[in-house]
Parts: sequence; structure tokens; C-alpha cells
Amino acid sequence: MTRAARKDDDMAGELIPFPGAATPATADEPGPVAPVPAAGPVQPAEPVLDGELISEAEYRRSKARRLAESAMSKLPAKWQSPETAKQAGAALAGRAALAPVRYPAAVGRGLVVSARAWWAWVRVADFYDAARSSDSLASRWQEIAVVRRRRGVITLVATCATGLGGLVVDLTAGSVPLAVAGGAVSVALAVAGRRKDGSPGRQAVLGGARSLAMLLDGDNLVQAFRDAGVIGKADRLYLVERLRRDDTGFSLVVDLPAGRRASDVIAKRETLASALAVDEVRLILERVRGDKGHAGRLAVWIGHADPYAADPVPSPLATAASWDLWKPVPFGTTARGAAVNLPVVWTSLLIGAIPRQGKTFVMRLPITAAALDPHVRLIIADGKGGKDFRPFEQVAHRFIRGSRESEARRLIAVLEECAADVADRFDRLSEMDDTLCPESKVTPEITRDPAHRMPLTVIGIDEIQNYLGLDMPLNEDEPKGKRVGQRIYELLTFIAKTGPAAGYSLVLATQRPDAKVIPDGLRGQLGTRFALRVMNWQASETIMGAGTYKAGVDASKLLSSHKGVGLLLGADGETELSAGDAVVVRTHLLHIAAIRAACERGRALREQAGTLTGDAAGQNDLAALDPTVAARLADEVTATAGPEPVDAELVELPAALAALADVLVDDEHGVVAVAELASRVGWSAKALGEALTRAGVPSPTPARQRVNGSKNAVSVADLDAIRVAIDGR
Ligand SMILES: Nc1ncnc2c1ncn2[C@@H]1O[C@H](COP(=O)(O)OP(=O)(O)OP(=O)(O)O)[C@@H](O)[C@H]1O
Repeated sequence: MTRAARKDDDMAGELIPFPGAATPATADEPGPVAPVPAAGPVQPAEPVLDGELISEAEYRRSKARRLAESAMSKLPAKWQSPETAKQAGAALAGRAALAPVRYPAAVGRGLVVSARAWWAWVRVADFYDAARSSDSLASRWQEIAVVRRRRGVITLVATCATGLGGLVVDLTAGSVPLAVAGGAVSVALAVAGRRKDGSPGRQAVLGGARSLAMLLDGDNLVQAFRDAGVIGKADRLYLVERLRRDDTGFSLVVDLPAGRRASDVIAKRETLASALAVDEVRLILERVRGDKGHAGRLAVWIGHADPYAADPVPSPLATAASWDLWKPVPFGTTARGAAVNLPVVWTSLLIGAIPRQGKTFVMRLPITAAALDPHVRLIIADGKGGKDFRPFEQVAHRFIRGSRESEARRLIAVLEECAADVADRFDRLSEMDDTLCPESKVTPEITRDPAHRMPLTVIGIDEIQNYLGLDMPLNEDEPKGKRVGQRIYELLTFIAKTGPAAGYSLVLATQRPDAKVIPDGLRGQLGTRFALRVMNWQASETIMGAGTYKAGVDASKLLSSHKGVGLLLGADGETELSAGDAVVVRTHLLHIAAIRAACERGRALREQAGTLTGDAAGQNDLAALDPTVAARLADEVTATAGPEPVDAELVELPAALAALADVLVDDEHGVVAVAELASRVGWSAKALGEALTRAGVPSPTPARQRVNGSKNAVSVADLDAIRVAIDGR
């Protein structure tokens, strides 16, 4: 006989939608097929059950197994997994072997403890100490002495009665009851004398390894939340969706007690992981937002194993015949296997990581998708200069390999060409009719029609720090003028800020993601951030944005063995990626051979569409910029990037001295109160005093003197010394 049964109640059910996780691919996923009626109006299908046909014996076996698992889950966590149970068993056996020595010692300690307690009772120690500390011992002494005498008599009577009773029992019933009573007393003494955890001399407990409960239940979870301090000791959790277990892990949705915030729990993920006894990579916490959630609702997933240690998933781009870059690019999967796609249009991407974590591999994913779209213009600058990007030479409109001076100067020329194009596109977009261009932004139709000359343009630069750090003068005639790196920074900032609406996207990668290497002005314009493992939380914040560490986003916590795994955050609100919660993504793997093949396909597509241009088509010469465009651009680009970063100290120094130079009168000499000088220039006395010290103006001795008949000594400055400093500059 056979029986149809649900495969596993706990496993069945729909996936919990977690807003915050990036775009799950659902459209292409195969699902159960409902029977189609032969003809007539469309009928609603019966609910489809996911199940399998099993025999009676199999059913009984699975039921027995579930009962056994449920019983096991009630045991302390250390008895639930074979490894920890083995350790706990060994520790128990060790303790049993030492019992003959330890038991008498515990009884001895118990005797001492009991004797001390008895002596304190007879002495009425608590009352005596209280009277002494309140200086009322003399007046209470009589009272205390009476109680002491009474307790002494009680002790004597009780001892005699016990001895007599023992003798009677021994004579009437033999020694067995006495032995039993003695045994019970010794157990009580041993309990009183046992060594407690934390008392001096107590050692770490062998076999006490904590581990995740085999079958998590509500009780384990509430305890873990309490132990982690994310809810109060008397608080409860409310299960919104019951705990489910599948092949990958446990999942559930909980409501925190009123007033507790889910984001606070997410920020304490590591502490909660410790309370649950799992590595934090196995614990995923996400807020449930929108209509189905609220600020105290949390989706929890605890993996059976490290979800990022599995074999990497090959990128679908390896086999894609072509790609439409207006569609988000397949990027990777979450820990739970949901697909994550990376939008490229309307945004720019910053990738940061320490070396050898997969930065170049990750960067090549959106660029390969761009190569597969014949209507995309690709500009590549490989600051490392290896072979990683060479396959793109076949399709790239501009391709620069290396970061020596000549290559950096060519990059500047290419970026100037792009900046001029961005400005020109906006001029032309503003002229287009509303049907074709409804929002002063490019549309798929505009970018795909060669007549409009506005293809989507992706500028990919690897090891961007190698270009931005170049310190040679831009103009050789002005050795102290603008630097090459500064010019590249200005142009990139301009393109990142104004380019997305005109169809330009930047994909920048660096292995030194600090504020000095990528100034805030540029970083702030890169709306999508992906951080693979970095050195510390500061580097993580540099990529992901200020405040992300406090919110629990820290790429330094990723393991170095997790190549290609990183945190993805949409920071500009332009894409479907959540700006609030970073999602951990295991990126797809795409090897160089597959990229080369994809680029060959991309080249063929471009040849067919007539869109193979620039370097790839052998047209290496850059068109000289029209002088009017160049002049207009010079102003716009510099204004967008803001003033050159300058050392604050250098600005303040001349400002203090320059202000003083205007107010000092020629025949003034000697010392003057700093406060008086400060009031002349409208500064605070403190700020001026500090500025003078930084300017190297020596203070008079003593530094505080009475001047102009002042009652107290005040801070003074030497006018002659200030004049010397001004003249020196
Ligand atoms: N998605 C992935 N899954 C698994 N392994 C990956 C993935 N991406 C990259 N790797 C592995 O990580 C290694 C380092 O990759 P990659 O060269 O991209 O690092 P990088 O950060 O660019 O290093 P460098 O800064 O030295 O250029 C590669 O050898 C590759 O095998």
C-alpha cells in the first residue's frame, strides 16, 4: 500500500519575501504546471501540493525519525551533535573516574561551609554586625547575648537529640538507616561544598563546547536573543512565520518586543551568532519592510553550513548569445540562493577589496555584459596593465593598458572626449520632442538608434588609484600647477555626477579604498558599491558609505577564503538595490576564456549592427576638442569637482597673518593681549592664539602678563614677532 504525504511540512511553503535582498529571478524559474482545460473559459486550478509518493514503511520510518529528532532537540545542545556529545561523554567519564577523590573533598568543603554558617547563626552575626556598624552595639549587647545563649542551648539540645536518636535507631533497626541518613547528609554536604563556575580554582569545563541546537525551537531562539542582549531577560519573541527547516538551514520571521528595533539586532549580528553558537557567516538577518513588515520585524536565516564555501556558480554570461544592458546584469546569489542582479544604467559602481579577493573578476561581470550588447560603447583603462582586460580590446571603443604617464595622458584625452560628449548629449536631449525623450534622460530607444549618437557608454577603470595618484604636472610649463591625477579625478567626478542621465556609467575598482586615494567628491557620485573583503571597518565604510559600519555592514568581517563574496549596496536610490540594507553576494565566476569568447560574440554583433568604433575598429586617433567646447568644459568640470583639496592648515595660517597685517599699526611694538588683537580681526582669542602658534610665531616670556593695567595676567602676543613672521612670508 502506498500513501501520499507532504514531503516535509516544515520545508513546504513559499519563500519569505525579504525586501532588501536584491532582485530575485523568478520569471524564468520552472514551477509546477497546472492542468490546462481542453476548452472553454479559464478555470482556477486546484492548489498544487509539492509531494512525493512514499510507501507505508517509508512513511513510518520518516515519522520515527522526526520523533527521534524532536526528542533529541530537547536535550542540552552539547548532546545534540555527535562531535560535542563525544566530548561531553568523555568529560563525564573523566569526572566519574575522579569521583572517589573529588567526593570526599567536596564533603570536607561542605563541612567547613556548614560549620561557618552554624557559627554565624550562633553568634547572631548579622544582627551583631548591623548593631556595630550603626554604633549601637552597647545598647543592643544584652539582646544579642540572650539570643546567643538561646541558640547555644538549641545547638546542644539538637546535638544530644540527634545522638540519642541515632543510638536508639542503631539499637532497634540496625546500622542501615544510619548509613542511609549519613549518605544523604554527605550528599547535602558535597552539594554545599561543590565548586561553582567562576569560583577561584575552577577550570574551564572540558566537553562544554556550545553548538547550535540540532532542531531549533522558539525556546532556543528566545534564549539566544536574551543572551545576546537584543531583548530583555523577561521579553518574548513573536513568531510571525513559523520556523522552517530545509536542506540549507532554518528560517523564520519574528517580531521583536514593542520598542525594540530590528536594525539594532542586525547591528549586533555577531553577538547573536555567538549566543546561537554559529559563525556569523551562517546567520543572516534582514529587516522585513514595507506593508508586510515594520521596524521591529526581522527575517532570520541560520545555515546548516557556511553558505559561501560552496563551489562558485558559473556566470550565465558565459553562454549568453547577447545581452541587453538595460536589463540588470546577472551578478551572483545570496546565501540562500536567490539571484542577485546588478543594474548598470543610471548608476555607477565602485568595487573595493584587498588584493586577491576577486575584484577584477567581479568588475569584468558588468563589463562582459556591456561587451555582449552591440549598442554599448565600452571604454576600458586597466591601471594594472596585465592581461585581465585584454579580451575587451576586440570591442572597446577606447582601450588603455597600464598607468604610465603616456597612458594616463591618453586617459585624460579620452575622458575629455567623454565629458564633451556628456555636455553635448544634454544639449541634444533638451531639443528632443517629449515623446522620444520624456525626462531629459536617455531611453532604450534613443541609445539603440545610431542616428542619435547616444549609445550607453560604460567606462571601466581597474586599479583607479594608479591614475588618481599620479603627481606629475598636467601642463609641463606649470610645474607647480594642476597634477595629472587631479585632472583625472575632476573628469571622472564630472562624468559620474552628470553622465548617468546621458547614458554614461562608471565601473571603478581599487585595492586601496581610502579617502586619500578616492576623494569623497568622486566616491559620493558612485551610487552602487560593492565591497569584497577589506582590511578593517574603516576601509569598509570608505566603500560602502559613512554610518554603514554602525548599521552592521562591515566587509572586513568577510573571510579571506570567500573569494568573490562581497557586500552590495545601492546608495543612490536610482536602482532596485536597497539603499538601506547591504546584501551579501556570492558573485558568479567568469573565467577569462569565457570572457574572450563573449567578446568575440560581441564583436560579431557590433560588426553586424555597424557599431564597432574607435580602437576596436582601428580608429585610434582622438578627435581634437573644439576650443569653445574645451573652454566651456574646463569651467564645468572644475566647478563640478569642487576646489582642489587643500591642507586646512595652510589656508588658516596665511589667513591669520594676513588679517593681522591689515590691522597692525607701524609704530606699535612690544606685547599686546591676544584677546585685544583677536577683537581687531574678529577672531576668537583661542583661535588666533592657536593660529599664531601654528604659524611659528614665538610666544613672549612669560606667555601671560598684565597689560594695559589689567587686574590679572592674560595671554599676550609679541607684535614684533608677528611682523617678522609676516615679512618672512
Ligand atoms: N566569484 C568567484 N568565485 C570564486 N572564486 C573567485 C571568484 N572571483 C574570483 N575568484 C578567485 O579569486 C582570485 C583572485 O581574483 P582577482 O584576480 O579578481 O583578484 P583581485 O582582487 O583583482 O586581485 P588583485 O588586486 O591582485 O588584482 C582568482 O584567482 C579567482 O580564482
